[in-house]
Amino acid sequence: MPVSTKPVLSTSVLSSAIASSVTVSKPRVAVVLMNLGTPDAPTPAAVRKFLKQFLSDQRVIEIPRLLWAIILNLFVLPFRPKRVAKAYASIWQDGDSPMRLILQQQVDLLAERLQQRFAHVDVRVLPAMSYGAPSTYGALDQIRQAGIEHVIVLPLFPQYSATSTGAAIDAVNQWTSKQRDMLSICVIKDYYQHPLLIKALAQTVREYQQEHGQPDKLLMSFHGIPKPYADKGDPYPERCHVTARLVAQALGLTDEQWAISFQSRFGKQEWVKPYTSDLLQQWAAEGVRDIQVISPAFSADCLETLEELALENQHIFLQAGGKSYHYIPALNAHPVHLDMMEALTAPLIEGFLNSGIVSGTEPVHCAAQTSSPDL
Ligand SMILES: C=CC1=C(C)c2cc3[nH]c(cc4nc(cc5[nH]c(cc1n2)c(C)c5CCC(=O)O)C(CCC(=O)O)=C4C)c(C)c3C=C
Ligand SMILES: [Fe+2]
Ligand SMILES: [Fe+2]
Repeated sequence: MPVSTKPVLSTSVLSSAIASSVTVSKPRVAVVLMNLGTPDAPTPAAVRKFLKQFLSDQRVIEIPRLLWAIILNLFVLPFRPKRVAKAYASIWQDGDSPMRLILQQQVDLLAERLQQRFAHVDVRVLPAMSYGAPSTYGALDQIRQAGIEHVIVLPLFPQYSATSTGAAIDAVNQWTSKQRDMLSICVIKDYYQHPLLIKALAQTVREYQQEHGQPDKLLMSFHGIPKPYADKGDPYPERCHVTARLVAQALGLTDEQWAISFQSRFGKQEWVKPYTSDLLQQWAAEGVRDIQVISPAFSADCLETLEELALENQHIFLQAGGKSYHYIPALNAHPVHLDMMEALTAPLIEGFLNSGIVSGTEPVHCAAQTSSPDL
């Protein structure tokens, strides 16, 4: 029988070759907390830059591109930023946008919890916005540069909408599309009926009422979307209804003691109803005097809650004859909100570890790789 002349690698040679190309360290995982985005400054120029990026996204505005480019550049961007910058200036805190400040607080607190819980794992938590800063590109670049391969993305929109969560994941996918070597990414689509979301919302209402008493009615006002988006299958409004009903149940409210509505309309088309401003006027006309308002679509207070809901809508209700209107802050960095974020992300980290997908043995080249694509 002819004897093979091919060189045969001994086991010891092979294992030393592998050993030289891998590094054994703590397993590494990153969690990215995402929110929508906000301008860099409360100035017309910064708001214009933000709105241009946000409102150019086809997920947000579905009007045919050429027509929308004309409307956006001729009728929206020359006028809206000036007005909206004033609104941003009225809510700006400590030199920054509340949404960005709160996102960073959420990141720091979640990192503390996860690092304590997974002492044997290198867990990083990073903030990212779908539009503006800190960018999704920047967060994923940092993760790559830290040599982390396994990532959990949590868009902080409790109720999925293509216009919010879908757009956030698009931003992640746009980064991936520029990489030769992708990351292992696990996405949490939404959590509109998660028991800890419902518990957190009910608890913040109870805490508020312990201090301020119980109102005639509790209004749960969600950010709206255009009605045609819902008609074409965006599940967002149905999910808002489920969240609202579960919160009302958790609080033991009767149907007369609460209602749902949708705010933040933009543009001329019909949006999902009832509109918050209409309902407030109707209630005032019916003799409802004392109301409290929460906004369970927002994980962090922002322009839409601090200005539109807490001030603008308060004015509408009081002008229409209402006597008392109180906005209950968003979940922000409340410990019960962090409990929920920990409960959503920790099992996925455990899943990565238990499955052996994350081992602490990563190829050396990952740590050195930059994000610049050579595609
Ligand atoms: C067609 C337009 C819009 C859709 C659809 C939309 C969906 C949507 N938005 C949020 C959350 C936020 N939106 C915020 C601001 C904001 N939203 C729109 C328009 C649409 N949103 C505009 C034009 C703006 C900017 C302000 C303005 O010009 O009026 C914010 C606040 C950002 C901040 O800096 O504080 C949030 C948050 C969700 C969750 C959503 C779909 C469910
Ligand atoms: Fe608004
Ligand atoms: Fe919005």
